[in-house]
Amino acid sequence: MNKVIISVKDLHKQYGDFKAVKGISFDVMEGEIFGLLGPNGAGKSTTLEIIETLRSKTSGEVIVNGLNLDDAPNEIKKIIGVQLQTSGYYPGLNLTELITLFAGLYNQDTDPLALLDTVNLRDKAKAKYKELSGGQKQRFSIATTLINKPKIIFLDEPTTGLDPQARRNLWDLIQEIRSRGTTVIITTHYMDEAEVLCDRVAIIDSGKIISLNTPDKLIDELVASGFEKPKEVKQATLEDVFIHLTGKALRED
Ligand SMILES: Nc1ncnc2c1ncn2[C@@H]1O[C@H](COP(=O)(O)OP(=O)(O)OP(=O)(O)O)[C@@H](O)[C@H]1O
Repeated sequence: MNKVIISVKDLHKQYGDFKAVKGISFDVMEGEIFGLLGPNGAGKSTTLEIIETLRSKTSGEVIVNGLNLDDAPNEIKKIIGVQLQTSGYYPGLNLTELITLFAGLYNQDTDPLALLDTVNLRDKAKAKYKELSGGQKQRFSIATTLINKPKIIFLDEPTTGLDPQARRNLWDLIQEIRSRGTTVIITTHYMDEAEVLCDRVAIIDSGKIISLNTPDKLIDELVASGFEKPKEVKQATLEDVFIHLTGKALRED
């Protein structure tokens, strides 16, 4: 994991007079799960969408797998997979038909059932997207990002609104995708999720990166600065109780 696959240098984005991204620089290494964290409006989606070639930048340099965004946006599109926050799919088609449709658009020879297997949705092959639960919808939309066998996938808040079982199930899926060599960039508001999943995180606030490191190092730095939790940490959380009582298995089926 030592080759830089995404390099962002001094990225700026201005909407009219408003500066949403103010000189962001970071590298993502091949094969890592990299997290962009930050409060609402910090500039995470803007940054991601610029790298995804979906939004123009005001200035700065973005290189993806050796390709400069200014020169080769269409080449970049071919090697990335993008999960959008709200996905719309043709309502009348079932999952197999949707995958066949996307595969045709990407000019890929894809086995829909094998792909549905990777996201644990084979038994929903004949179901329509609107008939899926929240977790199943997220898994399906991640499956669609994999159709063009991308080197990098971008996941924008993939577990928002899911129950604890579905979130953990999605964490396993994301780790599995990474273990096959795919680089993953993820935004999330859940710090427990970032701590479990991400090799490194960048914390963005008001359009600037204010910290970037592994979750462990960031925690160590805070502790070394004299930070102490106001009360004793409990041995378990309410979420641990919930999972202990209801199990890890998905409940959505
Ligand atoms: N098309 C646009 N025109 C004007 N301002 C915009 C536009 N898109 C985003 N912004 C502003 O830029 C800032 C950054 O937005 P962005 O969506 O990148 O934040 P974010 O960190 O992804 O937030 P969230 O966590 O809420 O998704 C916000 O203040 C937002 O209102």
